[in-house]
Amino acid sequence: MGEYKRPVVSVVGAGNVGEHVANLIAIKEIANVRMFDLARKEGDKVYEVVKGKALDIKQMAAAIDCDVEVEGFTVTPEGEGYESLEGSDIVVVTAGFPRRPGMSRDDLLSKNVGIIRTISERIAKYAPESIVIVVSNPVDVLTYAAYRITGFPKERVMGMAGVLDTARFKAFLSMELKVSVKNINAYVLGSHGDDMVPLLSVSNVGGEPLTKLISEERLKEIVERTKFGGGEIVSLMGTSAYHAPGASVVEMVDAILRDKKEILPCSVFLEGEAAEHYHVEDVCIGIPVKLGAHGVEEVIKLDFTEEEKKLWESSVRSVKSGIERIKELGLI
Ligand SMILES: NC(=O)c1ccc[n+]([C@@H]2O[C@H](COP(=O)([O-])OP(=O)(O)OC[C@H]3O[C@@H](n4cnc5c(N)ncnc54)[C@H](O)[C@@H]3O)[C@@H](O)[C@H]2O)c1
Ligand SMILES: O=C(O)C[C@H](O)C(=O)O
Repeated sequence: MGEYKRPVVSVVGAGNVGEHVANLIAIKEIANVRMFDLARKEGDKVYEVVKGKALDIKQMAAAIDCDVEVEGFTVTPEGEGYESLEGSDIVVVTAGFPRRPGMSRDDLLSKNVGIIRTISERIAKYAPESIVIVVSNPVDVLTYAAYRITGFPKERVMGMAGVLDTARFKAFLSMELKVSVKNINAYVLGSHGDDMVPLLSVSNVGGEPLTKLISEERLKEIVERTKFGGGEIVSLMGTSAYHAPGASVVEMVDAILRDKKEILPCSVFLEGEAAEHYHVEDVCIGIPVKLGAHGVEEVIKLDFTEEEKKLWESSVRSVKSGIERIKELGLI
């Protein structure tokens, strides 16, 4: 029998989301984890927090009999210290600023795009065969930046948002209908912002359309709560969510590493037939794709109702305007 080699997932940015991603991967024993983050300076003291977090997660894994390697690496904002990205199968990028109450995700663009630039260059240099999952916000625009800067094929660069937005929609629907989330089939597509598109035409519970189970007015309220689901948590916690985002990333990681061919909504660069089908050009945006060992293995072409088409168009416009902004600023 050949030697089993556990896959490697690198997580760049080991803050709230990054450490939850690392934690869940360790608990599921699906990969060895390498975590990368900046040092924290307090006066003369320099804390290599990421090394401490990695050790803590390794010891947590030992406490529950999980065999994984977890290592931490201190990097600099200028891009030093990334050599250990080498050999990564997947690189998850969660580095950057989260929003605070009163901010939109787009307010993070100018600060986070520079961070994504440096990290994307390092990924291209040290892990040229890896699959990249971008999480940092605004995620669709930063996924586009990572796609352009790494120069990787479109199948190997994707943004996480749709899995999270869909999870929120399913959570609210299950709370409303007192039914298992397992029985809820729903998709939230488009941009990860106020213009996201909950796809009511294909959403159902145990096969019954949502529109038959919930009044129009109540469904509208649930859709609005889903759209502003991230903001609801920011206003409660003063920073953004990390449990559901971390789990959503790991759902994607698992689909890729186990070659599950799972259909999940992800932010991807659309080209050719898929771009024509969705009437888009030069943009990364959330649509259902089949995830497997090669990354994005197929783009699912859904048909929208007239109303969904309008929502989709405004979603595309909002991502496009972010992409134009970073192009005008010469940031990509
Ligand atoms: N796509 C989504 O659905 C989704 C969900 C949740 C959070 N997010 C986004 O993910 C990002 C991280 O959120 P968080 O809550 O983990 O924030 P956080 O502040 O807890 O963690 C961010 C980490 O990035 C590190 N970092 C900053 N600059 C860096 C650099 N140049 N190089 C390496 N590391 C650097 C910080 O030191 C910090 O540890 C934010 O932009 C947030 O908006 C996106
Ligand atoms: O809301 C945020 O700023 C973080 C993330 O995009 C989320 O939806 O939780």
